[in-house]
Amino acid sequence: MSQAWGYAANNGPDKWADSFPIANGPRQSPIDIVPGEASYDAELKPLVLKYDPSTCLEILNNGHSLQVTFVDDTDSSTLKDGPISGTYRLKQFHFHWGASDDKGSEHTVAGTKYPAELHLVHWNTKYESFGKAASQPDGLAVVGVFLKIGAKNASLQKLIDAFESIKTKGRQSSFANFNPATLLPGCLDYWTYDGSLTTPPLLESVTWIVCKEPISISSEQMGKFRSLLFSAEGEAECCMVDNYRPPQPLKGRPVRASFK
Ligand SMILES: O=C(NCc1ccccc1)Nc1ccc2c(c1)[B-](O)(O)OC2
Ligand SMILES: [Zn+2]
Repeated sequence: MSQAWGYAANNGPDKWADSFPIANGPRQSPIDIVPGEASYDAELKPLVLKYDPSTCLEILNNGHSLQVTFVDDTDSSTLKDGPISGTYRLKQFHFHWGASDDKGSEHTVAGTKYPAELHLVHWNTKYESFGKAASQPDGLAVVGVFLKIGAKNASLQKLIDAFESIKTKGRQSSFANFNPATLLPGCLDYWTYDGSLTTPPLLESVTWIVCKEPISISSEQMGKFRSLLFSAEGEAECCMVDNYRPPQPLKGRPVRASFK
């Protein structure tokens, strides 16, 4: 793959192994979650998410997704318990979505694709930075939340209202006092398994925590996500859609459920 990775035919998921051979590794993500094959683990604790809106910094279009980044130099916004031990700090959240409502999520549930998926990215504070943690098998913990078409989501609307300022690749704008807890479903039942980043460098450092309950997004709001661009200002416009990797082989990994 001569040029940078992306989601097009010439640089998309089927081509990533050319530059990132770990793409065919033993713990790749996403996966198809088959509820009947997940094992309930009574020792799994409830997730403890503590988010401080004042750590919210900016919203940006990085050419692959829209991302909201946080100040992560203190334990102000953290994830604890659940399947992990220790304290993981919130670094950023971003989304993956489709060109139409029948696809877009990365994880699937018994083959069902949702129109979008939110990833809340946290890094293990036993390492000195996100970059260092990202190369460790227990370095990252990502909470995945499915989006399904339904009622308008007031919390997502705050992000959408900033989209005009980040329409093209490389644009960012300040984004303050957003509480990511408002993007979580009411019920925090989850599936968990050991996996990887779903985009290059595809590092196998993620403890995945995928919520069973989706949050809602309206059709109109989904349309606003699809109005973002992969392309930079002045380039031929390319809508930011289908920025998802399809499910990867489970290769014998256990998937545990926090609920019966
Ligand atoms: O942070 C990323 N890249 C930059 C980077 C910097 C330093 C070291 C490694 C990587 N990528 C990334 C991080 C977290 C997630 C994903 C991609 B995801 O799988 O999409 O959802 C969860
Ligand atoms: Zn992601």
